[in-house]
Amino acid sequence: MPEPTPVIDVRGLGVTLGTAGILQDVDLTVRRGEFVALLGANGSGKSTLVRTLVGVVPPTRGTVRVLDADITRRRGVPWSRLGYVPQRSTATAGVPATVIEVVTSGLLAAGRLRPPRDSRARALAALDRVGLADRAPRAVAELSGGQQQRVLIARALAREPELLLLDEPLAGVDSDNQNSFAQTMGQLHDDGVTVLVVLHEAGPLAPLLSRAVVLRHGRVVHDGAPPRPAPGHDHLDHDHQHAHAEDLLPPDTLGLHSAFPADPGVVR
Ligand SMILES: Nc1ncnc2c1ncn2[C@@H]1O[C@H](COP(=O)(O)OP(=O)(O)OP(=O)(O)O)[C@@H](O)[C@H]1O
Repeated sequence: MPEPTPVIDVRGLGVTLGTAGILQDVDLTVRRGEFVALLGANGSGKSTLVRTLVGVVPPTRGTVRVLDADITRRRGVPWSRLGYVPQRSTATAGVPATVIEVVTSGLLAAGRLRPPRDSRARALAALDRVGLADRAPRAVAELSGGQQQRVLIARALAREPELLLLDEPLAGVDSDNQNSFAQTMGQLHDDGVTVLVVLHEAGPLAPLLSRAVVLRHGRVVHDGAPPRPAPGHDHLDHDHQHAHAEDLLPPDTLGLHSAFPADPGVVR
């Protein structure tokens, strides 16, 4: 049987912003049902890659197909089938809206300001998935950082997306919220949602990861097995279980010890 069309298919992607080359020769294939972590040091190009996938940053070279659509075409990004959670800092700042209003905004389509008829029920169902249905009428600014992050996830989930792109959803989130986030992601994955998530450390998502892609200076330097928990972190008296960023890069990229299993897949 032929392989199904990839959900994300990036070939030879180059992105230049101003005069700076941010991404070079990036290939990325994500297939339906995968749960892929996008890792790398600060400034390695992770956000730029995700922003390219949602049409915010234009490619300079190469091709980018998402859910079989060419995102460089006008209205090419298949928003009705896609959920995107940007980095938290920019997403709800200064917005005098209630929680349910923010989630409902995820149901607005380009060129149409009125949400669909069943939007309230869908927004409440999405809030229920992230455990915040009771906060629906509250001002989003009153919520803690971790809860605001969950509101943004609910906004992406309201569309019932086939593909979820998340940019550092664990950053600045306390461990309780990290664990409930991981639980929600596990359920979504069980429901068949494909996930690409930018992470600094795998944290409670580690057991869900099917693959890790590591960027360094705008290039893919690893595409294969996800990192294992760092030594000592899986001990019972240790209060968390995750891989640290320095453990995520293969030994030949930084000369550091690696948490990758013996067969790390493609190391470039
Ligand atoms: N609009 C822009 N114009 C010029 N350079 C940019 C622009 N946006 C990002 N960059 C640069 O591109 C590089 C990659 O940035 P990007 O945010 O994609 O990295 P990242 O891996 O997501 O980093 P972090 O983990 O810190 O979020 C950085 O050097 C950044 O300064």
